[in-house]
Amino acid sequence: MRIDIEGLSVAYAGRTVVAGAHLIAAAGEITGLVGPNGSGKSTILRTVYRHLKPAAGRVLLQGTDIRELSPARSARHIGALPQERGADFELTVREVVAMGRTPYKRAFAGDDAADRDMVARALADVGMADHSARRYTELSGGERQRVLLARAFAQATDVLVLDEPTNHLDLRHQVELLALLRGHRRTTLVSLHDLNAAASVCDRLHVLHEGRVVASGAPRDVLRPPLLAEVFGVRAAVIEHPLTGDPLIALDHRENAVVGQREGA
Ligand SMILES: Nc1ncnc2c1ncn2[C@@H]1O[C@H](COP(=O)(O)OP(=O)(O)OP(=O)(O)O)[C@@H](O)[C@H]1O
Repeated sequence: MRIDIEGLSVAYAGRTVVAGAHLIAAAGEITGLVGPNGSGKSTILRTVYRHLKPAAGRVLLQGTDIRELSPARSARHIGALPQERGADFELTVREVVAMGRTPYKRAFAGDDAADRDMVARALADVGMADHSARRYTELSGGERQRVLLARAFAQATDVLVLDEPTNHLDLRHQVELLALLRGHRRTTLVSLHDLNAAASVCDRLHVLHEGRVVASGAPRDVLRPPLLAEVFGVRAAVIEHPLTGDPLIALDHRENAVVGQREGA
């Protein structure tokens, strides 16, 4: 299933923070949203998983406006890892992941064998199978995040919307998660701060700057030094990754190399 975002504008208390965004997440592809802090990535993702309503424009799931779908129907198609991960569930890890099966159940129905199997598989996918009986509130930030990812995986949706899924994860879990997303081949819309991870895992990128989409395309076409300077305010060379051939952004970390507009500069 594909997602088309058409002319999307979103405002918080009357302040427009996303203005006329057009973007596509093609079926079975990984589409990345990248951009500086506050550029509107989470806001767009929140609109796709229906946490926010557009001020203008629409989000189409395979041609149907998502606002026309019932909450249960859209939850059977779109699973999300929201940026807000603070929920203090008084539940075990297994119970949190089992919440992903709710859209498939009638009221008060229990888990059946297929549900339990999907929950176990999702926990194994994120490397949390050994922690399934622990209380969610006792987990570290990275462990909580992996549990919420497992909840989204257990939801078995065609579309995954992931807000900074690698945030908090150690290097091995970052690599494993990105490999898992590549392996799933679901329609995935993901925000990432790590541009090298985005270059390696995403089929297509949309670059946001001050609430507008300023570039879209394959990572190697989009992540070029002038854009990195203009949008992110950094000086960088883009070279070929010696192991994978993917674009590799080599930042110049010297203070005097910072270019472009910075807040308060
Ligand atoms: N709940 C909110 N109420 C008011 N303004 C908000 C709210 N959430 C975000 N904003 C504002 O909307 C703008 C876009 O924020 P958003 O979280 O979408 O950016 P982002 O690109 O995801 O940033 P980051 O990389 O820091 O996560 C920012 O100016 C932010 O301050």
